Amino acid sequence: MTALLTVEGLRGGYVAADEIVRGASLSVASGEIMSLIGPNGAGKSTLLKLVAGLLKPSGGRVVLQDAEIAGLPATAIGRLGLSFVPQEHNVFGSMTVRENLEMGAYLEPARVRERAEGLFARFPVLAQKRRAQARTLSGGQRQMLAMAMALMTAPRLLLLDEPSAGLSPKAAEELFATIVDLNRDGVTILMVEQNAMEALTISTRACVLVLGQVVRQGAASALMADPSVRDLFLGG
Ligand SMILES: Nc1ncnc2c1ncn2[C@@H]1O[C@H](COP(=O)(O)OP(=O)(O)OP(=O)(O)O)[C@@H](O)[C@H]1O
Repeated sequence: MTALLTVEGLRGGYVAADEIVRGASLSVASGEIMSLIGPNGAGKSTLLKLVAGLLKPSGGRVVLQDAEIAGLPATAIGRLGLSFVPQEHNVFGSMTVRENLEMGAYLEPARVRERAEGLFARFPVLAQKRRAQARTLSGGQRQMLAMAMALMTAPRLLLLDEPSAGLSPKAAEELFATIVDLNRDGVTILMVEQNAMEALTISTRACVLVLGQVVRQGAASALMADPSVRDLFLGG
């Protein structure tokens, strides 16, 4: 399969003097679900932010299909087909569900109606609550809304930062099922997850980030079967 995203020797962090991501390399093939796992503080969220343009890399390459995107502003990266769902503060609580979707369509405001109707068909629970303020949604519904907002730009690649964080097991299960559905419809996914076992179960491939570097990359099934990965990240 051809690579949709290639990250090579990526470096960066929050302040110039303190690199969190220290030469990370990975690739995500078109059509796959890739999980990024690793210990707390390894730099997983930071890597996603560097790729999405929310932080400026201090070195390395990020290529989305054929375009070099490292250092571009997040809006330019969005126009090239990448959407990012941050872990927190990912919806506007005092706005309605429908207004949140409008915010998600900032790149193509003319397509709000068409895209929102498509997403309401995919997420019936959001359709029911379209006039409710986002802060009244359950945790699982809020994550669905955050994903729906990111999908308003019809991305090719969706980056998800710990989508199941804080959710009940049932809500997390529904969310993972939604991710699989989205992927079946052609959206390539790169996600960071603390629920590593659940994430690997739905992933094609995975990589392990430790101290800002990718130390393992391979088929999700192979990583799940690897005793050292199981001991360290999957609860044995
Ligand atoms: N906004 C920020 N400003 C400064 N440093 C930060 C910021 N966010 C995270 N860090 C630091 O960057 C390092 C890596 O954090 P990051 O969130 O990328 O790790 P992670 O692998 O996603 O782990 P976790 O599961 O704990 O979120 C940590 O030392 C953290 O304290």
